[in-house]
Amino acid sequence: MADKEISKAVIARLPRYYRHLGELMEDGVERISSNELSLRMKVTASQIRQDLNNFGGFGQQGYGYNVKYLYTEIAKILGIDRQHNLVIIGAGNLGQAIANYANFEKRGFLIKGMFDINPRLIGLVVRGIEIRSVDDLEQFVKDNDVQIAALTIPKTKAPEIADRLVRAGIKAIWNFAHTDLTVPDDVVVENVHLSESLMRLSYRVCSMQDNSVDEKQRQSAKNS
Ligand SMILES: NC(=O)c1ccc[n+]([C@@H]2O[C@H](COP(=O)([O-])OP(=O)(O)OC[C@H]3O[C@@H](n4cnc5c(N)ncnc54)[C@H](O)[C@@H]3O)[C@@H](O)[C@H]2O)c1
Repeated sequence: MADKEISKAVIARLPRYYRHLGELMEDGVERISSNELSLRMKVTASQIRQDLNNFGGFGQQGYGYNVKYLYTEIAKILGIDRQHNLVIIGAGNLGQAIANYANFEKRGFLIKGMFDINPRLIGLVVRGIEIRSVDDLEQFVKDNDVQIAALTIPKTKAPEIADRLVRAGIKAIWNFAHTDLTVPDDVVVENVHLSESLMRLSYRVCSMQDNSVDEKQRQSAKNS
């Protein structure tokens, strides 16, 4: 990987490149130009070239991009060419939904265990993953070389659990609890908030509706 700092915006776009390249590979496409990729992804060709130049380009003049090579290189950049061991804290609706999604494993994220405080859940098995008592969390993290923890617990409980995870040596928190966590610099947090995404959608749908009402009013004023 390049030594220089890669912008968050570029990193945020890489999974989408990866998905499209994966689909191209499934369709048997071996190479693609930045223009073709641009049409497919509805991103400008210059944006694609700029993004991929961050990592040395991977493209060849007059040839375009080798799909498999680019796919493999992006996987390396994203670190999904290796296995990440993961635990889920909070085995309620959301925790179990994540555990039931088998595709994370295809990306190298192996769910090793789930943890909860509810005695009625402890001992149950979800898609082969046992729900354990949160009392066993630290030992399990150490014994199973766990780097990532998904937090699917109420927000009031999240800071305390995050502290425990950090002390146990976790390096990344996938935070679904609706709270901002404070962690040391060597620990990364990725917040996932579906409701924030829904609010952005609400804004877009409302502004579209407002625009169309404005347009109708303009038309009727013109016609009257
Ligand atoms: N970020 C998002 O997009 C999103 C979407 C849905 C829900 N959520 C949030 O995720 C959390 C879980 O939602 P849910 O619908 O699965 O709730 P849920 O009540 O079904 O599950 C929460 C689970 O956490 C367990 N728990 C509570 N305290 C704990 C602790 N200290 N240690 C271990 N386990 C503990 C509970 O026993 C329960 O099983 C909530 O905070 C909710 O607001 C976030």
